[in-house]
Amino acid sequence: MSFRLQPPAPARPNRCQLFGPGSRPALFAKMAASAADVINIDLEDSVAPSDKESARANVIAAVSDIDWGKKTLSVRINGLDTPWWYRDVVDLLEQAGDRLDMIMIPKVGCAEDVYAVDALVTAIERAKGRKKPIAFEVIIESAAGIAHVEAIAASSPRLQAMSLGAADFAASMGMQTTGIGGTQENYYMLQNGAKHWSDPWHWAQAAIVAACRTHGVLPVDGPFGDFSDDEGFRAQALRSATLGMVGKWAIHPKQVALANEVFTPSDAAVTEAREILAAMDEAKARGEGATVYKGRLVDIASIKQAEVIVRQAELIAG
Ligand SMILES: CCC(=O)SCCNC(=O)CCNC(=O)[C@H](O)C(C)(C)COP(=O)(O)OP(=O)(O)OC[C@H]1O[C@@H](n2cnc3c(N)ncnc32)[C@H](O)[C@@H]1OP(=O)(O)O
Ligand SMILES: O=CC(=O)O
Ligand SMILES: [Mg+2]
Repeated sequence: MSFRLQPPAPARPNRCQLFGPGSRPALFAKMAASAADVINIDLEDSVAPSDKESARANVIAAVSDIDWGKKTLSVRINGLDTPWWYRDVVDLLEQAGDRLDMIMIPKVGCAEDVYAVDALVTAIERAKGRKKPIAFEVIIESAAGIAHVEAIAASSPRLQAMSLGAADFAASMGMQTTGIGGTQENYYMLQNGAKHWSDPWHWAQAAIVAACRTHGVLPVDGPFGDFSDDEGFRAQALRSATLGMVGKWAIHPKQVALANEVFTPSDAAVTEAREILAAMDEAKARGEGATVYKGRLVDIASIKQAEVIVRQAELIAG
């Protein structure tokens, strides 16, 4: 056990991040009216190269013009391998109002990528006297990103969240699929002639969760492309929640309720967690570190497990 305490992740709800292209301003008010905790307006891959400048202008206006309520408002800038990213940062920081909470940096491959954006953001904030520091979120969506995931998680005090981007990740890894997240037809084990499907995203998700939890960053599952497949989305999200992720992207409004449902602890789970805490209080009063709850062992580690669920429920309840 390290003597260093695990830092807490930012205490804000992040069950669903709803995306919409910066080139479709007609969607912005609908996004603001949604039940997503986080709004991500995109300047990157959902915006055609010919629309990059106009999308940027749309987004800058929308930051102040739209009532975003209590949502966390984030803009995904273009990647550091493009000619657009620096102008995204400069114009957003110089021209968008203080309502902007976060910048999402895509295709981060090493900690220095975050350092570069941090240096630029810090200089502009000082020059312009911006009062509210901009937070960062990053996407792990390349072989380099997953190879350097722990250093990236530690890269900046601005960093609040880290997502797995299944589409670009699959491309970068050379995976033989055009599916975005979820079950992959050819990824199965064979036993006595029966196929048992495995989860090809599992190891990357687990690496992201470990890096995030080490450095106090929120781990988030990225897109699920087939928005006609509610059960596929739910299954993917349930696996992510079980692994420790706090939320998932929605690339269509119909995915928002699904993500909120999965990443909100159920009443039954909260009740059980509170009962475990009560059972452990009674055990401690008897001078015991372990006891039996519903026929199973609970001990001091169970307190921490139960607290995860109760804390998450309290955070969401506000
Ligand atoms: C995969 C890798 C990534 O990087 S994912 C992140 C980047 N991608 C994105 O941001 C894409 C986000 N989604 C979209 O652009 C659209 O939802 C796509 C998938 C193109 C579908 O659009 P469309 O054909 O208009 O959908 P629809 O007719 O089923 O819409 C039904 C009603 O919902 C609205 N809607 C649509 N998308 C959004 C959205 N993102 N946010 C909020 N509202 C949305 C539509 O306008 C439509 O509304 P209404 O019922 O007509 O009032
Ligand atoms: O940006 C997201 C992805 O899946 O790629
Ligand atoms: Mg991507």
